Amino acid sequence: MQPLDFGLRAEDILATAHVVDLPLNTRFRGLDRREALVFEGPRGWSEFSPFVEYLPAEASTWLAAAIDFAYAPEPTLLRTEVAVNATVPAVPAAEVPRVLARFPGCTTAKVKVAERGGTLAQDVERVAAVRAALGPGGLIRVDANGGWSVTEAEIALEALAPYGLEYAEQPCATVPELAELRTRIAGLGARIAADESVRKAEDPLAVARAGAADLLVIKAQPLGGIARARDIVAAAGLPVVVSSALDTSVGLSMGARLAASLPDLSFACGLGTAALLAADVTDAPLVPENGVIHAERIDVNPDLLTRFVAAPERRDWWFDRVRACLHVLAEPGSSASNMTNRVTS
Ligand SMILES: O=C(O)CCC(=O)c1ccccc1C(=O)O
Ligand SMILES: [Mg+2]
Repeated sequence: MQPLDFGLRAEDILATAHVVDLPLNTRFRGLDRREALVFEGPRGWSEFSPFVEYLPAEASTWLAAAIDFAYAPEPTLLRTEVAVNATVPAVPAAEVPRVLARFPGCTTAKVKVAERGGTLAQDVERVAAVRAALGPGGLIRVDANGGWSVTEAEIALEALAPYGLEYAEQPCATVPELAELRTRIAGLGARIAADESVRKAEDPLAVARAGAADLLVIKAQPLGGIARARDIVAAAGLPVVVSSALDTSVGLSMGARLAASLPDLSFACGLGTAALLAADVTDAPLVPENGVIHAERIDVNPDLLTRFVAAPERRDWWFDRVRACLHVLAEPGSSASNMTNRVTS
């Protein structure tokens, strides 16, 4: 295995890089705009878009993923399209039909709950509105982003049980809490999925090993790219939901191609979020049609890069961030550097 020449790679990345600032059509995760850096490598367009508050130690894994997607060969794809869920931000119940209308054909919806400043009653109303819109045949999953204590989660999942939940994503923040909740609600039949406990953990497999989740949420960018995410899926021995992080269509295409490469894909993917963007970097965004997105690479339209270009100081900030993350990847022994070395292997 040859180590990467990170100095050269920084020039390569920044030579084709564009930083965009895209408006959302629905407030999500406290954001109404999304910044992302896209660049072009020999394999096509790639994206580096950790949230702005992430420090280089965490963001460097996202850069490893972006480099992998720009430079490394891809696995064999087993399908050309993947089913996706509608993503319902923590909106008032009355807004649910408007949000769901952006996800044509999606019969699974993921509903954000436990958001700071919200109440359980609002969460229940939102989930009830989603059930009313989807009908009895739809599947509803909720995502608490670790916002509940074990007892709060127990109370909330009991209150939501009448609406029929496919699973609850990261109901509590830590692996021991998830394990405790899982034993407490065994009678309820609600499954638990781990998201932050996979993508923000030092060891993404610890939650599976602890028996603290029924399934794993797998995100290509935070896990270091398609190849490493595939390794984690194979080692975990649990069903997975491939998801994303409010990426542009370029980042979503990384997730879609990961999903399309997995032998077992029985859950709808959380890859429909281009529908929450009011602008994208391509004329053919990966928005859901008939409940699916296509697992294709994205052709970026240069006019859109110009129209939605970030302010010069934000561009400089992202370019410095790339350099800082490359430094982390270049540190010998950094786990991220081990994963990026496979780019040249
Ligand atoms: O899974 C989805 O439907 C969309 C992705 C999503 O919810 C998300 C997007 C950005 C940041 C965090 C999350 C999350 O799953 O917690
Ligand atoms: Mg989540």
